[in-house]
Amino acid sequence: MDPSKWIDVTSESFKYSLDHFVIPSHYQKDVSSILIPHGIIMDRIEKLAKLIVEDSKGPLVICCVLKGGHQFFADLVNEIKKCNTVLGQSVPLSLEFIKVRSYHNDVSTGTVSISLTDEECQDWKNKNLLIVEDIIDTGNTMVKLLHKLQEFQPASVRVASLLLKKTPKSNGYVPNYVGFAIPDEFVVGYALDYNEYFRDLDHICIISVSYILDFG
Ligand SMILES: Nc1nc2c(ncn2[C@@H]2O[C@H](COP(=O)(O)O)[C@@H](O)[C@H]2O)c(=O)[nH]1
Ligand SMILES: [Mg+2]
Repeated sequence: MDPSKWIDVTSESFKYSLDHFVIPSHYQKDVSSILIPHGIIMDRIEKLAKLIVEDSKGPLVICCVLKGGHQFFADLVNEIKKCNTVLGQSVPLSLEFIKVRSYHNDVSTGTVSISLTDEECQDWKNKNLLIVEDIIDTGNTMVKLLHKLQEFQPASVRVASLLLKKTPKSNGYVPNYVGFAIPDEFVVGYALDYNEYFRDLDHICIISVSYILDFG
C-alpha cells in the first residue's frame, strides 16, 4: 500500500467524541465515535477531483456504484465540474449507475450481485470509465465488477473509492484514487448504511457494538 495516496485515519487518535460535532438525535446512541467529519470529507473530495481531472485525457464516463457510493459520486461530480470551469480544463462527463450488493448487516455474504444489462453498457466500448465506490473492504466486490466491465471493452477503467479499509481480509486490490485509509471496523454515514439505516448521517462514524447486538 502506498500511504502517500490517501489520508490514513487508522490510529485511535482520529476518533472524535460525539460531543464535539452535531449528530442527529436519532443516531446518538447508535454510533460510538466520528471517524471522518463531513467537512474533511468535502475538502478531500476537492483534491481527488483535481487529481482525476489532471489525469484525464478526454471524455469520462463516471459510473456510480449504488447505493453506498451515491453521496461521494454526487459530491465528486460537482467538484470535477468546478475544475472544468475554475482550472480552465474541460473534461466532458456522462453519468451512469451500477447497482451492486454483497453485504448483509455488517458481514460480506461472499456473493456479489451486479445489476448491469448489455443494453446499458454497449456504449462503454472504447470509453474511459471512472468507477466511483464508497469503500473497498476485502476488495472482492471491485475485483468482480472490474472483471465484468472488461466484457464491454472500455478504453480504460479507473476506480475512485472514498475509503479503503485496512484489513487482513484484503485481497490486495487498491483503487487508483483513495480518500482515506480506515481501521478494520464497520463504518456508517455519508450514504454508507447498515441495513439501509445511517445513509442520512453526514459524518462517517464507527457503528456502536450495542447497535449491532440489538439489530444485527
Ligand atoms: N456500510 C458499510 N459498508 C461496507 C463496509 N465495508 C464494506 N462495505 C460494503 O461492501 C462493499 C465492499 O466490500 P468488499 O469486501 O467486497 O470490498 C462496499 O461497496 C460496501 O457496500 C463498512 O464498513 N460499512
Ligand atoms: Mg459500495
